[in-house]
Amino acid sequence: MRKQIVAGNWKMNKTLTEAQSLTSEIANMVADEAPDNVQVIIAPPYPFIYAVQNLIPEMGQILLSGQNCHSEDSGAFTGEVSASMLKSLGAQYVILGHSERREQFKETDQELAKKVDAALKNDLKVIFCCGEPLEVREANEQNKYVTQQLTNSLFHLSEEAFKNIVIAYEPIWAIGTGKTASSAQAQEMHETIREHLASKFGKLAEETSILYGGSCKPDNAKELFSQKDVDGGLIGGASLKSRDFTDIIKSF
Ligand SMILES: O=C[C@H](O)COP(=O)(O)O
Repeated sequence: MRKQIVAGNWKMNKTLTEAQSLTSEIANMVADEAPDNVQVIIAPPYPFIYAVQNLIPEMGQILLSGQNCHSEDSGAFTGEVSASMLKSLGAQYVILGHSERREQFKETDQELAKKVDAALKNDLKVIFCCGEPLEVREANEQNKYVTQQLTNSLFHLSEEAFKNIVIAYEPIWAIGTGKTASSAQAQEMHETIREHLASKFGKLAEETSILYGGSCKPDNAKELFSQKDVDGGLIGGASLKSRDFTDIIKSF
């Protein structure tokens, strides 16, 4: 049985006090309302990870994630944060390859492969993002584009290492735009991703959680999560409101 996951990517939002309030609200709502079988992950900005970890119950239904990490453990990389630092702050996951990192910070598939290795070496699980821009979708090249991203950054892993990977499919044209992929478009791509992963990792692909991201909200989450190969969501904007985020978690 695949793990159902709802992860909130807070991106560069909130002050410390706001982050603490949001975490407390989410912790209370999840304790009272969330189905036990859903793994909840929150990814606050780096400086808040340590400060919010005490607000999360120890049972582990809510885990913490970084939004990125460097590929080296330490060194002269001003402004960067390593996987070992995230681990020492209490994070269990890290998001890698988000389209905002790929586009704005020019992260390449090859660099991401190194970041994946650094994360796994430091016992972090990886939420690995993939997804196509609008022009690729319009040219109907999305399957080739996304599977190539996966091949380039993940296919060097051993089966043992790959068990620690969660995939997030995020059509770039749907991120923060209010446009959502239809549930049929999401299912089609998730199935393509699973088949591609199976070509390298065999049966493990059936165990891999594949999340959808891109304007996922309380009013469309149920329809998206009901698709056979959609195992949850990577939520941006709606994860900044405890009510919306919890309602998404309750959508399975
Ligand atoms: O990491 C989350 C995704 O970029 C989706 O963001 P969004 O829900 O604001 O569209």
